[in-house]
Amino acid sequence: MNIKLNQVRKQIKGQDILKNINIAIDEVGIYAVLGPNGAGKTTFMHVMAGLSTWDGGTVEVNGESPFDNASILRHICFIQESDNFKPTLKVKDVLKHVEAFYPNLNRELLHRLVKEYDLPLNKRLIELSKGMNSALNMSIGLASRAPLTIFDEPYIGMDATARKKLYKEIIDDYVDHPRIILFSTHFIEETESIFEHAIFVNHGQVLLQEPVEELAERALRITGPTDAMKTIDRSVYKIISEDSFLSELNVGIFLDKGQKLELPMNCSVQSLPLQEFFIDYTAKEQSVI
Ligand SMILES: Nc1ncnc2c1ncn2[C@@H]1O[C@H](COP(=O)(O)OP(=O)(O)OP(=O)(O)O)[C@@H](O)[C@H]1O
Repeated sequence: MNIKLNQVRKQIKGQDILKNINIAIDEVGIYAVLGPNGAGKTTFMHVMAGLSTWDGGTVEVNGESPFDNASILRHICFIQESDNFKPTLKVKDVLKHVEAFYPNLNRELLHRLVKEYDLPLNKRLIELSKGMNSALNMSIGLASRAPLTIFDEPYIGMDATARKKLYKEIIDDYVDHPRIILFSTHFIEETESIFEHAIFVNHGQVLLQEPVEELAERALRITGPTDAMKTIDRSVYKIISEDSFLSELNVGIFLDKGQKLELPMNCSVQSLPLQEFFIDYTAKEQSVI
């Protein structure tokens, strides 16, 4: 599966919500879609999944527009926080529906997850707790094995144990059945280990799309005595954060591709965790826009 959005714009009620989105995804992987509240993540992923129109630019999934395109839509599973299915349906009816709809769906996996999450087949969705609804949605998303699977903050109400199980299930299933999985989350710290790629969205634009491994090499925290740290040439590096503690200075740096760091004497360097990098980078970009 490959996805290409070129100069995509979308207005809602006269407001520019997506502004020239450019992105190409043609590699299988688990992608984190990160952005502050209201950044445009859901809108961007709706457009990509053919669930919403756009006002300018092109959206292509396997070379075709996904909007209203039945043959493409069977290969895209979009799981959102709520309202995925009619609330009056029983769990067993939802299962039957998705089994018939998604050609790659693995029935055995679906029913195992439903059993392990203790979901009652004869209850209507409206009678399930928030966490149970989320567990059902996640089970469907995972078992769909759709070549493009999108989870948009899907774990509302799921407790820590259920979420931990979910992350493990995603990894285990992905290893044997690689596909493109987009996962939008505000729980970056606890999900960080499942991501291979990061996409940052803010103000209706894609700010960054990088493999997480590469970010670990380029997004760095340098720590050392203030005097030594002052020798860092600020015209050479992109500084994204700075704070001091006692006689030490911490500086967050985002190296350009291929750029080498000259580490001052007596200073140490480590990779910035994804969450910290996201917060610092987004704040920095915000101050520039
Ligand atoms: N139906 C709508 N009517 C008016 N404004 C809308 C509508 N849908 C989205 N928006 C606006 O579009 C912007 C982007 O919303 P979107 O839901 O895509 O953001 P998000 O990044 O998913 O946010 P969050 O992390 O809070 O879920 C917001 O400013 C939102 O108010």
